Amino acid sequence: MLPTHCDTLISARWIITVEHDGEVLENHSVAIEKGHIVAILPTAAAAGIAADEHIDLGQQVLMPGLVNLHGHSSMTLLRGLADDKALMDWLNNHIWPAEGRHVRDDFVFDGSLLAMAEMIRCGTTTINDMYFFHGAVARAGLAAGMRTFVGCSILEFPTNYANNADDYISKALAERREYLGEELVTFTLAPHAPYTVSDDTFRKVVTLAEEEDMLIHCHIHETADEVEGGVREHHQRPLARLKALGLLTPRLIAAHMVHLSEEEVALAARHGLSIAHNPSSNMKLASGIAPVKALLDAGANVGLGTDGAASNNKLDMLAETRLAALLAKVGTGDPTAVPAATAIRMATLNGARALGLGERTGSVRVGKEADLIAIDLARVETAPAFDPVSHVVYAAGREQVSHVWVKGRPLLKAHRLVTLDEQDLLGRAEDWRNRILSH
Ligand SMILES: CSC[C@H]1O[C@@H](n2cnc3c(O)ncnc32)[C@H](O)[C@@H]1O
Ligand SMILES: [Zn+2]
Repeated sequence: MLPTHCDTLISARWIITVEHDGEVLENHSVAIEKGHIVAILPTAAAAGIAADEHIDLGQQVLMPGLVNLHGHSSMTLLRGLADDKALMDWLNNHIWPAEGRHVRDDFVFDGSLLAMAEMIRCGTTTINDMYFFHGAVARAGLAAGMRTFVGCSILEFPTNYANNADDYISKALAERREYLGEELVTFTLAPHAPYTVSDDTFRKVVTLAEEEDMLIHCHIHETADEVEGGVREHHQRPLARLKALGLLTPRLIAAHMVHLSEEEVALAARHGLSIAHNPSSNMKLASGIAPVKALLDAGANVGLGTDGAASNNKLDMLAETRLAALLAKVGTGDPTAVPAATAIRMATLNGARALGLGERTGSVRVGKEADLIAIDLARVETAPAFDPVSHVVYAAGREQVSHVWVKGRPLLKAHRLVTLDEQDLLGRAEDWRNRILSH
């Protein structure tokens, strides 16, 4: 039955629902009540619903919010400090020393706020983060109003945050306790990578994830060097080692997964893990081209991520969606690989599924929470619009994202940030520039 009243009614020329294999509804409206989608109906029939607020989007697309399945938000403050390097040179000689000089709670809070402003402006509603000083990431997520998955990094070596693996874990659990009641904040366990985490620690992570019902987020098979180094040190490829340690389950979000054999593609699908594909970061660090088409064909769940702003250097999920479609074609020599509708599904529903949100968000469906975005196609860059799915992936830019809602709450309205103050953020960024340069 149709509701007679709702909090917000949104009417749009097109709705990309990400349901029913690429469904696009024309001239439809979505009714939202208490953060949930309560009706989707032709706009001509929506006049019977009294709404506290009616937003007529005109020639715009309404679609699910984008899910950034792999990021290090506060690395915005290190953007542009070390470009054009391979991963281990970048980490060992540039990023880890810079993190050692600067990463504290206030760095992570300010950097995360800056990242969230950028992400909201490109239509991102959920971030799956992985960094240090988790309370700061959680506070930034709450201030921004984004769904925030706070990945608690675990490494064997000391950083400004913790001294050893046990210390990372106990600090993370203590910080997590403070946010257990927050609906939009979820803590995950984030062992950094097979080359920085021991067998013993991986075993502890698996046990803890089951006991506490937590997701695991880890960089895996990012470079050929990582795989070769793993074979030298452990006499098996990292993925085989992680399998033996019990990590390959649907709890695992494996970031990158660039260098995979056919057997490893099948293994990933069989064990139900999710993959966070980061096309820009993989290209910029020359890590390689992930076998995304093979993973999808095998039935694996593949979402998209930006990685950090120091290796991308944009937090632009629309750009990642376009690049995922293009790179799959280059990698396979097959122009039908990752068509536009698949790329949108990866950026939305697949990311939501990876995070255990597949029944709550990730598509426009009655009963789901209203994590939605609007993209304005009435621009010279995207006119005429024959197929909104094509335009969103191949032609639209992030500046065309006009509105963003998380659970029905507006975070971006007519291109303006609602929850965050742009001038304040620019001031914080300038302060950090001065501090970083003075070292
Ligand atoms: C444990 S998460 C934080 C840790 O990871 C570093 N990092 C950022 N991007 C990457 C990447 O692509 N591969 C491996 N490690 C990365 C970041 O600088 C932090 O130290
Ligand atoms: Zn990363």
